[in-house]
Amino acid sequence: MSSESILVVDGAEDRNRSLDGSVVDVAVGLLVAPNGDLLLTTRPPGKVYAGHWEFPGGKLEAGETVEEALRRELQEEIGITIGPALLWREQVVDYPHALVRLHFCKVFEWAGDLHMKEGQRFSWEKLPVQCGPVLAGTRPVLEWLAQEQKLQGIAGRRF
Ligand SMILES: Nc1nc2c([nH]c(=O)n2[C@@H]2O[C@H](COP(=O)(O)OP(=O)(O)OP(=O)(O)O)[C@@H](O)[C@H]2O)c(=O)[nH]1
Repeated sequence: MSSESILVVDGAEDRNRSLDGSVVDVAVGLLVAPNGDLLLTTRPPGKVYAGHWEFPGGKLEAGETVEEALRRELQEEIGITIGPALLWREQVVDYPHALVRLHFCKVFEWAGDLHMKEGQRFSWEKLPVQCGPVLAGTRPVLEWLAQEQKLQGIAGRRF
């Protein structure tokens, strides 16, 4: 029995999938610019939820670590080579099309210019983000980031 919380999306309440079954691991990159802006991209045409905004990333291939998968995916999809990927939070999401475990990693360093290789759109965003619609599985991480910013603001304030 797992204690992981599962975010159920799009009328999936009665699916009652088990985490012991096939959960698809997904590496997701939170690219943080020096001014704190975050990179969001749209899901490419032809993919499920095409046009929805998300953080760039993709599924792990056999034998890959989260960091390796993220480095490969971001090279393939947006043309950059990332430095260290710092695992930050995880979230399991139960979609009609799949049960996924999202591994959200913060990335502060990368090389190369952004090049959307799959026809995506991209935007550097401050919180709260102005782009939309945002993919359901991406919304919780935006909340966590906002909470973190708020706490950092409080901690940094002088009384
Ligand atoms: N990249 C990414 N995927 C997310 C996010 N949030 C979220 O729920 N997902 C889900 O994670 C899964 C990622 O799969 P994908 O189809 O993008 O992965 P991929 O690039 O390896 O695709 P492929 O099937 O063409 O090989 C999708 O089910 C997507 O809905 C997010 O912020 N970024």
